[in-house]
Amino acid sequence: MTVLLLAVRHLLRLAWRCDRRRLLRACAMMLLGYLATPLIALSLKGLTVAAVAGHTGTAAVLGLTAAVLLVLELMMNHFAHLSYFELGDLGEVELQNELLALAHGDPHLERLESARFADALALVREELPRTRASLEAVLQLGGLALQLALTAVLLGGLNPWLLLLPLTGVLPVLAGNRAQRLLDAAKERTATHVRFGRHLLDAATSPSTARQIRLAGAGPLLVERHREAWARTTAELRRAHTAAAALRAGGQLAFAAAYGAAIWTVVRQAEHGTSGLGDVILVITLAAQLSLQVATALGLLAVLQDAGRTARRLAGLRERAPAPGVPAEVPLRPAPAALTGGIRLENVGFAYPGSTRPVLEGVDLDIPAGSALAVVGENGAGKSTLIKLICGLYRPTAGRILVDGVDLAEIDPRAWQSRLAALFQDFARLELRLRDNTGIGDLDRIDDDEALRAALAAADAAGIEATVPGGLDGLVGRGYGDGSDLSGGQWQKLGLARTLLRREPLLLTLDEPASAMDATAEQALFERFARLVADSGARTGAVSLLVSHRFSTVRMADRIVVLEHGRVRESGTHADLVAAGGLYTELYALQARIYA
Ligand SMILES: Nc1ncnc2c1ncn2[C@@H]1O[C@H](COP(=O)(O)OP(=O)(O)OP(=O)(O)O)[C@@H](O)[C@H]1O
Repeated sequence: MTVLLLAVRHLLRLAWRCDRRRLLRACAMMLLGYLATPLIALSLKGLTVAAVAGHTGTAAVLGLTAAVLLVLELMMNHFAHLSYFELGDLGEVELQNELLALAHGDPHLERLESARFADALALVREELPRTRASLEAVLQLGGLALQLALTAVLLGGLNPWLLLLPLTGVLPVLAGNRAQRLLDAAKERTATHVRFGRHLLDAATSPSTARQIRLAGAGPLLVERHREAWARTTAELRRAHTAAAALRAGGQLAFAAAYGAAIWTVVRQAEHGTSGLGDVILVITLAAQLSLQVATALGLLAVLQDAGRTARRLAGLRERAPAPGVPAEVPLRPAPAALTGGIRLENVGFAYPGSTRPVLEGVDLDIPAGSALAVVGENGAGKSTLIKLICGLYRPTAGRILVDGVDLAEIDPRAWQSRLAALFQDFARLELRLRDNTGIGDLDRIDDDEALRAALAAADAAGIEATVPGGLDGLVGRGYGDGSDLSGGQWQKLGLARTLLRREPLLLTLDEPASAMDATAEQALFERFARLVADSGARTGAVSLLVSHRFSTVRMADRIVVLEHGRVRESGTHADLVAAGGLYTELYALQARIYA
């Protein structure tokens, strides 16, 4: 029951917030339509009595009344629908916006990546398109409640035992509740498999991954994995649906027995002369309406139970993801205006949420203000993770990161992130206008054409504007309109332009920034990056972090760190490391041989 109340409160509050006048209008029309139903039964009783008594005039008036009520019953629902149709859409958009804010309400990524949060987010997202149907269900259920109350009064007036008839309607409701709980539990248990199945479908159908899959001939493998994921889901859901159907049928059978008993009671009363023919007609009509009302209520309750679960999940997400602007428990410090000391990592360790496997362990690192650090290591050594930690996207699970001697945990993460210029390996390919795609790097300058063009030029991406019809306001990507698709290298340059739009960064970081670029573009990029780093270093003491597998670029850094299995294996200048003859020398020599 609490789930139902939760759904009613959540939906009415939402509708009230979106458009209270439309909500009140829809309620009024809905109630009028629903009240007409039992009044039709009453008119039919009067009509029968008048006709039997030979009062043709009265019978005609009551017949007309029944017809008007019937029209009212049909029309009011239709007009109410016009009112809440738009209201439901407004509510859905409002909830979508709230979900977006909740998903991004936290500057760290741990919550967003936790399986529980992701599952709840996916389920709520999936249920949002049903907002309109849920709102309709609340209004209809309100109308039905009134209808049932009037029906109960009419039946009780004939014989108090007949009051049991609406009460037996509760049996199918209880059975329906239990059935819904079974279905909900099965849905929760299969949520991860469903998400996995969808991911496989996305991977198989999105143009970027489909290319790789086709070339690798991995289509059948994906189909098999997809089939397995859905087979597991379907088996679990089929079991739950069968149990739920049996429960619902049991409840409805109990009501059918009570319906038969009610008609038998009033027919007996008529035989004994305590009821008239009109009363028999009244009970038959009301009882027939009642069975429809109970069936409708059952359907609506199932819809509302879903909505209640959504409201509960949404409340859980609200609790777990603080909305933007919620003050921190401990007052946070602003980011420094400039770096004087630099960034220091003390015994930093990290394991991803939901995993106990340490990805980084005992990392000690000193990055003096104005210096350039390069991080190298084999795949999976923890290079990108290290950068994400320094960017404050994750918090270390051991040790600490100090910025000019202040623990990064004490600095407002949003303020710190606003002073970072970062290009990640898995940078976002946003299918938006060229202006938005670049301007997202510094939202204050999204309408500053000059600044956008300067950033594009700095990233060697000035040519992109000419290839996109509509220039800065043209659409990039072909997924959502007639935009222009870009090559892998062009996308990467666009990502870089976004990064370079940031003003006065304290940390410049590039994670494999040239993996899709040709050799000339790569050389030009690093020369430009080196100039930018030197410039920012001199002005704000900014430090730079570069992750690259290409040793020819890495050697330009002031210091190089070699990571192995999440630990710092070696560190020093290129000359130091080569002289030491360790892992760096080995990797460097290997690459030099390949390029030679
Ligand atoms: N979001 C995540 N959740 C769980 N584990 C992750 C996540 N991201 C990375 N890992 C794991 O952390 C380890 C280090 O990954 P990371 O991306 O930091 O390595 P890397 O050195 O940058 O590798 P590469 O050179 O291939 O980019 C890997 O074993 C990877 O599987």
